[in-house]
Amino acid sequence: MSAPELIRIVSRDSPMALAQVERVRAELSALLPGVRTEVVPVKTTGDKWLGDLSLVEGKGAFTKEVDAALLAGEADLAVHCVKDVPADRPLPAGTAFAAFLKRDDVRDALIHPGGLTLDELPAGTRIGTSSVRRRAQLAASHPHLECVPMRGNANRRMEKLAAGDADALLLAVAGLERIGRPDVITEVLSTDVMCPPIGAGILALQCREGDTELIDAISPLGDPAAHREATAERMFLHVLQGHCNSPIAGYARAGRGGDLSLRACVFTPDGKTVLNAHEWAGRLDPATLGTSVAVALLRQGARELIDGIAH
Ligand SMILES: NCc1[nH]cc(CCC(=O)O)c1CC(=O)O
Repeated sequence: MSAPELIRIVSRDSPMALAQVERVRAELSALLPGVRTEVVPVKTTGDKWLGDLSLVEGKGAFTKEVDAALLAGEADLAVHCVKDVPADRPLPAGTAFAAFLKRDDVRDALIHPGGLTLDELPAGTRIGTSSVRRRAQLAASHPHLECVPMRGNANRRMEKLAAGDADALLLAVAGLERIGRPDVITEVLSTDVMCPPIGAGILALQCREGDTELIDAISPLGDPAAHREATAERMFLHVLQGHCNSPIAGYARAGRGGDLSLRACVFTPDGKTVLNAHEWAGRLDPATLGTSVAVALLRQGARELIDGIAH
């Protein structure tokens, strides 16, 4: 098999996204010594628009321009956070996932300049987050805290925190590690306290479907466990058909003995209703596990709950 000589990598241009690209470049040069890589940074709608994401079509806001560059032949490989790749629809026609990299930390972290933990925060503390998933879970577990809208990349959010726009932040541990700022974390929240989003901590490499030489060359970078987990989680979300204002969380994990489990939740925005299911795959393949957990939540009324939220 002839290895490609040059791989042009397209990604968002945020500090986190560019750090992700550096990880991919390092893994590529270890796998394919002598290969050259080039970075093609693009700005996405999600980076440019700092208002409500549902007003700019929401889903796909962080991936659309990256996929367009891949399809236009301006790059050969796209690096995406699986979390940002819409799961309710197929991947853009003509593209395919070539690998899911080994999963990073899936948990969210609290950043409180005073060093308090989530349980210690006084009533009225303003948590900067626009995530409907984080807001609903905080409303359920810590109703005395207040969420204030905050978007922008992680570095920008920390600037806003320093400027007093919020008293504390919730951000993904994986993202903070990627931008080299795990030092700001005051508490890592367990997945029981804050159930992660679909695809948390997994990077996906996406190629043009017909580029089989490149796909074959880079597929050894894929991690089998991350692939199974991402497949179960994304099928769960596909069957559930949420929208960008629906608080949905879900986390698949290969447990003892390798059996895959998927725990998933759907919330009302006020956190007063929480639907919850947790199943093990047993003999099921990952996609069927995802389907089964989605159906379990639909039986509990997830469709009515999701459709009842304005979007
Ligand atoms: N929406 C931005 C985004 N996309 C992926 C991550 C975290 C890293 C990951 O899960 O891969 C983040 C930042 C955050 O939520 O704090």
